[in-house]
Amino acid sequence: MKASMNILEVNHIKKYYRKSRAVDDVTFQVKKGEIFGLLGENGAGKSTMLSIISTLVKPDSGTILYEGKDIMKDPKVIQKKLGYVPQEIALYTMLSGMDNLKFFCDMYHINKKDQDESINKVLDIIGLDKGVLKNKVETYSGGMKRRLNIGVALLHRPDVVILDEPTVGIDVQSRNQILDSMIVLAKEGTTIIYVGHYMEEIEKISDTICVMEKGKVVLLGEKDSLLNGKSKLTLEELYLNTVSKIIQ
Ligand SMILES: Nc1ncnc2c1ncn2[C@@H]1O[C@H](COP(=O)(O)OP(=O)(O)OP(=O)(O)O)[C@@H](O)[C@H]1O
Repeated sequence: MKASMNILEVNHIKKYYRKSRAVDDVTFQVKKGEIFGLLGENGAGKSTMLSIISTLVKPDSGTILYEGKDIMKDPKVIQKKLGYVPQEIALYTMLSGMDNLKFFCDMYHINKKDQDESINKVLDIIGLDKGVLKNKVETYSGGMKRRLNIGVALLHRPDVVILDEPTVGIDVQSRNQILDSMIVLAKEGTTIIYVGHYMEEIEKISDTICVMEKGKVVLLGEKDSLLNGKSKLTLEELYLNTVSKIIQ
């Protein structure tokens, strides 16, 4: 769904560590119901930026507004609305898939009577068969673990979902399922911030594209206007043009 209202406004965020300027004066806006694709080399500052939006890391300076409210002053304004899918799988592998889903339903304080509905909805989105849910997660393929990891973050029906490289090292079927599920979620009005390494993924699903390099935003705009200019570049060509100029 393309909408025009900004749900998130990131203004001049800086986060410096002793040896690096992880995030160096970053400003961008995310519109409600869009897929915001964030790209960048290793160490560009993407995960740090996501951790700041998720209120897990405090920036040195700058502000972030969620629906117009300052998340640093009141982290709860975004915490309740957010589903965060970290790079690492965060599941209890000795438990079954279903027990993981129920455990996280309890964590999110979802009423017992509503849990089945939440779980069924999530299984539809991530395309996991109910049959496999009785098996321990340790028996799952990498792609199944990833899908369940995403499902867990969707149980409380968040308005914003942040995914940090959710398709690294998984099979093509799971990868396509994840990408398609993000498109479906966005059509339903969920805002998606999707960090990826694979250009073709970002090109396929994003409405807006943001490229970070060495802590800074080096490219930002609506995908259609970025790629359909005079030269009709692919995202890979545009990315390489942009990043090679900065590295030189
Ligand atoms: N807790 C920390 N302490 C010190 N330096 C950090 C910390 N977290 C990140 N950094 C540094 O900040 C920079 C940005 O790291 P970040 O993980 O945000 O990049 P990234 O774009 O997510 O990379 P990747 O794609 O490899 O995950 C790197 O130089 C990293 O070493």
